[in-house]
Amino acid sequence: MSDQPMRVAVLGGGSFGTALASIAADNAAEVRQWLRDPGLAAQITQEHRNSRYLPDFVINPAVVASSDMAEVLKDADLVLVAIPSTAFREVVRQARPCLHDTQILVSTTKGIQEEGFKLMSQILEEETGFPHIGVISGPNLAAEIADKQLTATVIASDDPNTRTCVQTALGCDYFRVYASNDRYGVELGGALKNIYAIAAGMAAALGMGENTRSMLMTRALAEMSRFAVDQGANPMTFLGLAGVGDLIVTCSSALSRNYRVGQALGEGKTLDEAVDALGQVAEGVNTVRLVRNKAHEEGVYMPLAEGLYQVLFDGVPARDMARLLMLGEQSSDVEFVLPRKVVQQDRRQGSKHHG
Ligand SMILES: NC(=O)c1ccc[n+]([C@@H]2O[C@H](COP(=O)([O-])OP(=O)(O)OC[C@H]3O[C@@H](n4cnc5c(N)ncnc54)[C@H](O)[C@@H]3O)[C@@H](O)[C@H]2O)c1
Ligand SMILES: O=P(O)(O)OC[C@H](O)CO
Repeated sequence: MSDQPMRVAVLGGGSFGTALASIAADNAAEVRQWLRDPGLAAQITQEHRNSRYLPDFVINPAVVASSDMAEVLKDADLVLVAIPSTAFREVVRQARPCLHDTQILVSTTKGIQEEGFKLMSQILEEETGFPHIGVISGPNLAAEIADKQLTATVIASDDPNTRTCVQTALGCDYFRVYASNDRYGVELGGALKNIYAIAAGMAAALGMGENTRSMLMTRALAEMSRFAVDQGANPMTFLGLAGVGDLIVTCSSALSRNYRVGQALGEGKTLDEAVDALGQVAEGVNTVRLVRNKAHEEGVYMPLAEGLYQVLFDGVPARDMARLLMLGEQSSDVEFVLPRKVVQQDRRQGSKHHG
């Protein structure tokens, strides 16, 4: 290994991009951050603050931010892309002329592109064709990371260099980086959990209790796993930080933007009002639409995603939907133990005997 500090470039000036830039700088990397707004870039470099996205935290003073993408990407060993899914491809295309195939490219974004139902690392791959591609995902509320609360994440890549590089760049005494080679599963888990975070925020605002949240999270995991199997992913990955770990944090905390959108809806705001009041991107709003449509197309049973879709886009009151879901067909607890089909058969046979 060379004695040179690692050079890390972060694309995106939101709260997670900024928190990751600061961790890498805490770890003695040379860090540059790209954002569109030159004023905010100057504030990060000179005042070590990001007043728009992380107003209450001091950023490591070594982070240099700029709106000049070529400057930021020059000689970077590792490039972290922290841009919302709707703008992700556009930004990667903009970056492409400044990138080269020895660099390690990692997405931090938990969303899905509508065309082709693509995850962000697939976009990195398509746009660059480079070999070192990965994904960071896990229970990672940016404000808690910026506060140096003990946190863990997952770097997922089938490329060992990518996994090691990210563990070296970001692993420190308050941020632990676990490795996975299931890039697709880790990335899918991060995108799917946002759906259920909206539902959990909504349930909390409607005064529902901890039993309800617990039921919601557990059934969410069952539903996510069912979808993963349909997509050819390994549902075991959802037992890790990027599945159940992220589901727990995002369904439990008002620091999550998806949870806050749900809360606003539960308080009676319309979807447009809830999204406007947030003023940031809640990926789950888009994801619920895409996943529900995909589930329809493929015949995957996802009652929670379907119910949330109807509340968000068809104007069904959330409380009515909750009641409907409770009265739905009784099902199996863990489908990998007792298949749902068997429960349905048992019921049919039972009703013959009793009727
Ligand atoms: N915030 C968190 O707690 C958190 C934690 C883990 C993962 N993530 C994921 O990481 C991703 C980035 O999150 P974030 O919180 O850093 O930022 P964000 O989603 O709030 O926005 C990221 C940045 O992208 C910029 N941006 C938006 N559209 C753009 C465009 N067309 N061109 C250029 N820049 C554009 C915004 O101005 C902002 O600086 C999210 O998609 C999220 O799923 C977020
Ligand atoms: O603020 P959210 O809802 O995008 O969630 C943030 C992270 O994904 C939590 O791990």
